[in-house]
Amino acid sequence: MSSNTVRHDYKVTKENRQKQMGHRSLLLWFTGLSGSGKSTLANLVELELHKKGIATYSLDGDNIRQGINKDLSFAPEDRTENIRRIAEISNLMVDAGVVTLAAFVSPYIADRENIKHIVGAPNFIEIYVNTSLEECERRDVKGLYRKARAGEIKNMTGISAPYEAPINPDIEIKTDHQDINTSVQTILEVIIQKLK
Ligand SMILES: Nc1ncnc2c1ncn2[C@@H]1O[C@H](COP(=O)(O)OS(=O)(=O)O)[C@@H](OP(=O)(O)O)[C@H]1O
Ligand SMILES: Nc1ncnc2c1ncn2[C@@H]1O[C@H](COP(=O)(O)OP(=O)(O)O)[C@@H](O)[C@H]1O
Repeated sequence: MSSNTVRHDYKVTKENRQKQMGHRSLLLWFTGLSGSGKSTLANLVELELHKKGIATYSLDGDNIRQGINKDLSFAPEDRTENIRRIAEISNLMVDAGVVTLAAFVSPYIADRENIKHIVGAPNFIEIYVNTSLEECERRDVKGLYRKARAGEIKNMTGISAPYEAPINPDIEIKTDHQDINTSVQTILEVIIQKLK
């Protein structure tokens, strides 16, 4: 479809922008079940990075699904397209020199591999927010699990749709056993090193 387009080379490069910002840019990708703590952790990590003068931007699941991806459902092929578009947006943000945080269920290994392919492996940090289904259901932040158990929601990840856990994530956070602040510090320690 795009075979007749030609990429232009711009004089201001990603490297120029990173130098001006004073840090490199990365994509921090939070994956996990609904209610696992992705948004909570991404939010707090972004706040700490922002306080350190780092340019950040968070791609929020609800905004994306109510905006650019409002045509997509939770069927497997639509989730794949959801993640592909978010990866392309993330790639632009990273190219702009911004540390980008994205918190999406992103349940399929192949889709997360595709993000890595789109943004480039060195720019992609996979953060697995590993919270048991039992704990997510206990939290039931949005009441979705109750609805899924009652059969009112189809394709609910963990109940009636799969979640393929990362095999070798860059960071794994087990929120069943670790408090929020400790998790934020664990993530920051890894990220700050990589931003230098
Ligand atoms: N069927 C089903 N399965 C999973 N999640 C559901 C579903 N229906 C609605 N929701 C709500 O949508 C949020 C997940 O959207 P994502 O774009 O992150 O999903 S995906 O990556 O395309 O799988 C997810 O947000 P979080 O709770 O923040 O993860 C839910 O609130
Ligand atoms: N250790 C923890 N880490 C992250 N969130 C936790 C933890 N313990 C309890 N929570 C709570 O779990 C909920 C997670 O919700 P949210 O961040 O919206 O998850 P997600 O974005 O994965 O759907 C929040 O209400 C948060 O306060």
